[in-house]
Amino acid sequence: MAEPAGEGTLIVVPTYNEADNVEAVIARIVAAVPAAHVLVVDDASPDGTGQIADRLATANARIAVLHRPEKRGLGAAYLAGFAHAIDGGYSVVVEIDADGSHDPAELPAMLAQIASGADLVIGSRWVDGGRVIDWPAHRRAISRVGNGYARAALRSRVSDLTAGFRAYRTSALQSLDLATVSSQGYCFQVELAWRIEAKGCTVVEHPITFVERTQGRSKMHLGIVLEALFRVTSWSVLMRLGRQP
Ligand SMILES: Nc1nc2c(ncn2[C@@H]2O[C@H](COP(=O)(O)OP(=O)(O)O[C@H]3O[C@H](CO)[C@@H](O)[C@H](O)[C@@H]3O)[C@@H](O)[C@H]2O)c(=O)[nH]1
Repeated sequence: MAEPAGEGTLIVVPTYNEADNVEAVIARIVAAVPAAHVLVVDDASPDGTGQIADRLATANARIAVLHRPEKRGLGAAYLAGFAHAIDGGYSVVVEIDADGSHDPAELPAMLAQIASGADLVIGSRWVDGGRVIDWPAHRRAISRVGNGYARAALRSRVSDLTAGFRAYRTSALQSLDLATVSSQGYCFQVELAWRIEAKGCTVVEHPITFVERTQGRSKMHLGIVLEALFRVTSWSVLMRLGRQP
């Protein structure tokens, strides 16, 4: 008999000020992949997100919360979640935003691709069949231009390197030296996808519809864009000097 969807999977949900979103998103995740475990990584959100997550965890043993003392960026939150997955012996780790932009109903199909041999499945906006709904023109432009630049600079085959909806085979994460992953913001997504691809792992893009959040605010700011520009350019130069990550 086939395993229920999500068995052996840890779904990491980073949160910062997502009080209006976190409960609904977790309910959708649990409905889509009831056998998976969920880890909320909250950076002491001032709006009480962490306390809402604690209440959800009390009601469902498959939900846990990691409280961090302060806001330290998306990359650090995910690294903490990955460490938890590795320590806990999970075979698959999922990344998903807490703001409702990513539809958890895509997860069974993404996990099936891992079961079929993929090491990383990226929920992609910028492949055939992918879409973005309700994003302002400047966000669309930043994502298109940023992804185009990163793809060319890093000689990647991935169209949506910044995508934040993914499933990783845990062994693919372990093949990287995670202690050397240094990106803080959305550049973290670029770094992980590029380094896993460079290892020769199988990376697959699964088309998704990304829907702009209706509650709360994006944490995107100029520093996140500049960090990505600086790091991607540096990696590109190092690569051309023959120094792979
Ligand atoms: N714990 C923690 N969580 C954070 C932090 N910063 C952001 N988050 C959480 O990370 C998720 C994504 O952050 P948003 O700020 O909502 O991202 P976005 O603007 O919608 O960005 C989208 O586009 C990016 C660029 O393409 C993507 O990288 C990102 O995943 C997402 O798809 C949300 O769940 C948010 O609460 C942080 O410092 N700490």
